[in-house]
Amino acid sequence: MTHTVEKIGGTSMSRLNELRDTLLIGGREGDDLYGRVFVVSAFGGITDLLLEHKKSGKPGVYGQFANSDTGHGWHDALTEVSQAMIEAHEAVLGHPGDVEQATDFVRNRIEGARNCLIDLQRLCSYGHFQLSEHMLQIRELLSGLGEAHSAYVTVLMLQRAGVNARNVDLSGWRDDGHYTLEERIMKAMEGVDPAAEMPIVTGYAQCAEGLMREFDRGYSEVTFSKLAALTGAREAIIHKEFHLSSADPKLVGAENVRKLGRTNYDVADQLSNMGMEAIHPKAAKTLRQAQVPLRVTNAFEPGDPGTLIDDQPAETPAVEIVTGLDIVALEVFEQDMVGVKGYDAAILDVLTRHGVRIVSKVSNANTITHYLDSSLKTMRRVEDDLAKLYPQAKISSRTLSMASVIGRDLSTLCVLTRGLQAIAEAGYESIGATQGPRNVDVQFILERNDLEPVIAALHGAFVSPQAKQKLKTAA
Ligand SMILES: Nc1ncnc2c1ncn2[C@@H]1O[C@H](COP(=O)(O)OP(=O)(O)O)[C@@H](O)[C@H]1O
Ligand SMILES: N[C@@H](CC(=O)OP(=O)(O)O)C(=O)O
Repeated sequence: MTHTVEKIGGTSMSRLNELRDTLLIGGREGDDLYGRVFVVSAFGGITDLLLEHKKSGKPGVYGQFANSDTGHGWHDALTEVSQAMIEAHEAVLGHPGDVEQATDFVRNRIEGARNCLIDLQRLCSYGHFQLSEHMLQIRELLSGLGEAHSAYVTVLMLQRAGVNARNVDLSGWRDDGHYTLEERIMKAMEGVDPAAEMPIVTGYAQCAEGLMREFDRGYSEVTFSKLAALTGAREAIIHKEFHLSSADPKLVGAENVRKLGRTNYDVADQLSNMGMEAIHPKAAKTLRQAQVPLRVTNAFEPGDPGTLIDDQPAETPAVEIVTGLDIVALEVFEQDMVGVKGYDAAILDVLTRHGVRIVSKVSNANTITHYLDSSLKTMRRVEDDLAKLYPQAKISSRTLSMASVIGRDLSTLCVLTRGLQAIAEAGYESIGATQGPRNVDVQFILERNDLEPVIAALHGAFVSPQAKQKLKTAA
């Protein structure tokens, strides 16, 4: 029997000491401890501080460094990460000797990165060297710090508990190699015996193609899926803070959600489009092609089989998940658009140039509206570019939210009609709604403040009628 490859996300990593007593060791002894390769993300919030906040876009070290010509804001930001990393390992490591080693490790890496950035800034004060040409490498360098730290801490903790854990650092720190992702993984795994040792692999992997450039945030899952595919894992498992549930348990209450026993890659793609990464879409593709079965489990309930994800259709139509995200609606209205081609392509071109992620879109005779995952600041730049292209057009951006009801097969369920009714009954209004003929998702456009109660209302209507009843009686 071969090994499994298992990824632990950042939210769960912040509770590493609990993971030791559930997932990592639990009741296991001897050989039972092994046969599992773990891929770890940075502790919760660390990558946000290193790069930028995943949801709000608030700049971290990278953002500050990118924006500062001469400013020193990034220095403070780097010091802040260092403190956050130390707090993260102090919270999970029990032994003072381990804490000391981990703190030394953080200081070493952070100061190493700081010196590298200072040198680069100095070099780029000469006209021949452009900082802008190095921003991607800086992003790579910074992201790797988070996972190098969490893997190091995990190994310290496990070795202290008597496990034969081995640090597999793919972050390429001070290494001269120029490897592809595949070479980097295979080289690091050479001589590692998962049957006798527990490899703890960094979710960040330095590689020629650039993990950040190719996949950006959520990249640990890409390393995880490649590792599982390349080493012929028996199963790939993603451990999360909760079971993959019918709605965010933090939002509608853990007692009201239903665990998904099984779903497919189509649903996983819809979830990642909504910013809720059940699995990174590129990672899903790798596993699907390598025919490695994927499971999503609750890291703190290791006995539970969790959710199996494959490419099978549903046996019966059902709503599986209600989720949502904040969006910006970019509206381009121009009377002259009627019957003219090319507007859409030009808008897409501008959005691509500014790196804006499109969630969804609608159009009619003279208006194209894109629903975007972006900040208003970026939208101003997009609007300026569009105004130059189409001086007659009325271009506007508006902050809104989108709730989405998702399932492998929503046919016959009248999700659009019933959803609109549920929203109205709860006292809210949907500004727009879309249901496609493929029937895997229905999207409701809402005012920003209405998203959370509307998710609760939709979840009540489609998944947990008892909870809805309770809400009503309470009201
Ligand atoms: N449908 C859902 N099922 C489970 N968790 C969800 C769902 N929607 C949102 N979440 C939230 O996602 C958060 C992060 O989950 P997790 O995948 O563990 O994070 P990470 O990306 O750090 O691995 C959880 O704390 C939970 O509140
Ligand atoms: N820490 C990285 C990589 C990652 O995959 O994280 P998580 O597993 O916590 O989503 C990020 O935030 O992008």
